[in-house]
This record gives sequence, C-alpha cells and structure tokens, in this order.
Amino acid sequence: MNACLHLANGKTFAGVLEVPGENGEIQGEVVFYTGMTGYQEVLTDPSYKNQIIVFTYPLIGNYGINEADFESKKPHVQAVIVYEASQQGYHYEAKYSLKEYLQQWKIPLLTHVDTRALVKEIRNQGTMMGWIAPGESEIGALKENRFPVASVSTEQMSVYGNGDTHIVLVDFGYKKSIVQSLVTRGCQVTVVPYHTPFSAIEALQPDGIVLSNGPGDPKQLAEYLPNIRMMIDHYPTLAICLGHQLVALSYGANTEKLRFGHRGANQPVYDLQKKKVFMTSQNHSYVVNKESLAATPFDIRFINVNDDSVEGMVHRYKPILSVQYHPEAHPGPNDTEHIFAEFLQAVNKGEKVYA
Ligand SMILES: NC(=O)CC[C@H](N)C(=O)O
Repeated sequence: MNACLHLANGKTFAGVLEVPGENGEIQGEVVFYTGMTGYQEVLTDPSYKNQIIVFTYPLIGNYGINEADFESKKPHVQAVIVYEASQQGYHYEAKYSLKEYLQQWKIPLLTHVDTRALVKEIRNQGTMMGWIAPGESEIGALKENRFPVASVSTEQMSVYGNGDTHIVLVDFGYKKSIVQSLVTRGCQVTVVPYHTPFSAIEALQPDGIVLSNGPGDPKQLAEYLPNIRMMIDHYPTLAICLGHQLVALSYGANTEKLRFGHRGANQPVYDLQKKKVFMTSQNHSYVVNKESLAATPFDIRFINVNDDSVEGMVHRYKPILSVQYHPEAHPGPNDTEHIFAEFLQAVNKGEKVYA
C-alpha cells in the first residue's frame, strides 16, 4: 500500500507501507540513525520509545534478526523508515527477516522513501514530529508521550550474574548489553525500577550504582532528582546517556535539546584525560549544557569532536563518572569499553563516600 510520512512542518515523503502496524494513527518523533548495521539493537533499545526511526543506510535487514542481539524483550520504536528492506536475512543465525519481525510486533515499516532528502530536511529544520498515513489524509493533534520512562522501566527487581561485586542498576529503560558488560566483568547486577527510593537501594548494600540510558527528556524526571543525587553521592557511580544527563541535572546543571541528535556508530569523542579520540556508539537528542557545569564540582572529560558538545564528565572528589555515549557499544565500536573497567576499579577500591 502506498503511504506518506508527513512531517510537522508540512513536508511529505512518499513510500510503500510494507508492514501496516496496528489500526490507528502512526505518529512519533522522527529521528535518524547513521550506522550501516545494528538495526536489531536499535529497534529493541528502549531509548527509542515513541520515535519513528529513519535508517540512512539504503539497504537494511540483509543479515536478518537473530535471537542473541536483542537489547530488550521487544521493539520500542514507533515505526521504521528505510529506502529498501531486505526480504530475507542472509545469515546463518537469522531466525526471521526484518519484515517478519516487524510484522510479528505490528511495527509499521515504510520503505522506498527518499531517506536522503528526508534526513536533509531534519538536519535543516531540526527533529520534529511526524505521522504515517495513506495519501494526503489529515491527522488530529500530535500527541507526545510526556513520560516514556514509566512505560519501559521494569516493575520488579531482578538479579543477573553471581559475581562478587554488587552493582545496582537503576532502570530508566536499560539495554541488556549494559548488564552483560558488568556481568562478564565479575558483577552481580540488581536491576531496580527508576523510582526506587534511596532507602531501598541502601538496603541492597551495593558496591556501586549504574544509572541507565532511557527515552525522553531528562527534565521529565525532575521530581526524582533529589533521590538520584542521594544515590550518586553515596556510592561509586557510572551513568550512561540519560543517566549522565540526570547526574548533571541533580547537581543543578542544565540540559538542552540538540537540533537533530547523535544516532550512529561512529561519533568521534575526545577524551581530555587520555588525550585521544575514540569512536563511539550514540543515541541521544539531549546534551548537558557546558556553561552550566561551571557551578558544579564536575570536570568535563569527553567532548564531541563534531559539534563540541559535552560527552562525559567526572566529579572532582567523588567516584562519579558519566558518559553521554554508549560504552556497551551494542551496536557500535567497542573502543570505549574500558569505561566499565575504570568504574569497577573505583568500586573495588571500596570507597563509600558520604556527602
Ligand atoms: N540513549 C539515551 O539514554 C537517550 C537519552 C535521552 N532520551 C536523549 O535522547 O538524549
């Protein structure tokens, strides 16, 4: 069936709706991902909740979908836009084709869109809402989900691994590979809901805290900032992506939205400590405002080489390290996996710093 993506600024892009999705309106924030591979991880990363994802690489799906590379139990994207979707998965591990997988979960797939023109439009005008509909059809008011973290965070506590180091991972929409990165380095990981009070975290007697990635604007979590501040002030902390933004907000710094975000597998980041550039995997729209960090006890450690935005910071006196990029690197280059080793070194020093 022919269908169109309509952007909120009135521009329309024609395509073929190969997977229709469930009945009703297909709408979401339209963002683009520049990696050539890694679509399975992208589809199942909870940080993409409510977003319509445009893949810039023109052929997506050629190695299919396997059972190993899911980042969570189901896809979270609102819809998928590609130029061409491979009809088969040409890989010995492939269990389904991309199309079969999207059909199974009723995630709309719009193909044969001029993705190059669409991405140029988003780069020029900034990220915007859009909807997919047959022809010229009108749509009512665009609904933005005000608090997507609540719909992706776990409701119950769960434990992974049986290592000696006990890490509590606060789940704002975590990726499975963050847990795996910790478990393979000798940790037992307890995943807890995002709203878990500090007293319950203390009762678990963690050696360290990880604040996870997650969807939406970090300011949507304003009421939880005092609780988050308690956690990170009391335990060695590693904060990733949304977690990093929450660390900054909890210390009174500010966040802002980038024009079109960083989503891909080759974002260059300069490490001011190691004086080296690393290629990183990224997926975010918001960043920590650089100037607002001046009044906090944080030093900027990582800077994005392309646009000079803040990519990570360290507390001057406490073992708190935060990164805007994804050191677990699923998908993406694992150049920065040493971040987990650095964090665990801080944890294993046995430091328990009280404010
Ligand atoms: N991957 C993430 O944690 C994304 C963080 C946040 N939702 C943003 O878009 O900036």
